Amino acid sequence: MHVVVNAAMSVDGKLASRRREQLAISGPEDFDRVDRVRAAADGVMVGVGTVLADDPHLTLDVTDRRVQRQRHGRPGNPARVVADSTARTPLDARILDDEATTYVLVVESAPEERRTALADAGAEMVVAGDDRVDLAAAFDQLADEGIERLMIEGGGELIFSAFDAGLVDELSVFVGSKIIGGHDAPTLADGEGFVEEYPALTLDDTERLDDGVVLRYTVDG
Ligand SMILES: NC(=O)C1=CN([C@@H]2O[C@H](COP(=O)(O)OP(=O)(O)OC[C@H]3O[C@@H](n4cnc5c(N)ncnc54)[C@H](O)[C@@H]3O)[C@@H](O)[C@H]2O)C=CC1
Ligand SMILES: Nc1nc(O)c(N)c(N[C@@H]2O[C@H](COP(=O)(O)O)[C@@H](O)[C@H]2O)n1
Repeated sequence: MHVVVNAAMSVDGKLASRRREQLAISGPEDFDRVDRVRAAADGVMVGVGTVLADDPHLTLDVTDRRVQRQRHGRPGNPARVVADSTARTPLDARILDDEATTYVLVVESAPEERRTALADAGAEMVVAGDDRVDLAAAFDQLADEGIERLMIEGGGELIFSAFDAGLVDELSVFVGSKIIGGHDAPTLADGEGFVEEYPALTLDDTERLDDGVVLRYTVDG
């Protein structure tokens, strides 16, 4: 599976404020670009922290011709994927509507009644891991379902884990002209953080959009 991380951060590396509310760091040009990155993917993934904070929909503007071109004739939306160890996704979350298939990744010990409720709400349940979702094992199962290209949008806990597991092939980050600040504001890569060994990136391209810049990297082998 080919994994692309795309997110927007402030100049000081924050994905949102300490209140973790939906915050437009991207402008209209970058949101259009994000739609095209989604359209090129078979699946669009977030962590449950993002579902709880933002209630995202993770679908496409299918009226946009450039989005249609990226779909290469594949109808509809890419699948939606949420890393949700203990099945906390609310049953009225927008990602559970019928506009795309939604995979909820949980661990073995996730409460049975929550798993059943999410399955009844239309989610495809994927079980991988004991404590937190084992991303490598879950991605193998998603690949069996035809997801060959996965876009991860965030948040910082999930992005860190994906890098930590060595699963990321590409990173695009929009740097908006804002300072958000705060020890408790989520950053591009949270989790435990790396020590001694750090993922190496090669900067492939930069593009000025809105009031910011998109940085595109390949993750070195
Ligand atoms: N500016 C941007 O581009 C974006 C910003 N955000 C922001 O990020 C914030 C949410 O980020 P976080 O709190 O870091 O939550 P997150 O969205 O990264 O979800 C983390 C949660 O996912 C679950 N999880 C299951 N398996 C996991 C694994 N292997 N690794 C990591 N997590 C796993 C855990 O319950 C964990 O607490 C929100 O404020 C949201 O607005 C989110 C996406 C994009
Ligand atoms: N790329 C990007 N730029 C921003 O400025 C953002 N605030 C976000 N947030 C993420 O976008 C997703 C919302 O999806 P829908 O529009 O509801 O489909 C979700 O992942 C947010 O956290 N992204």
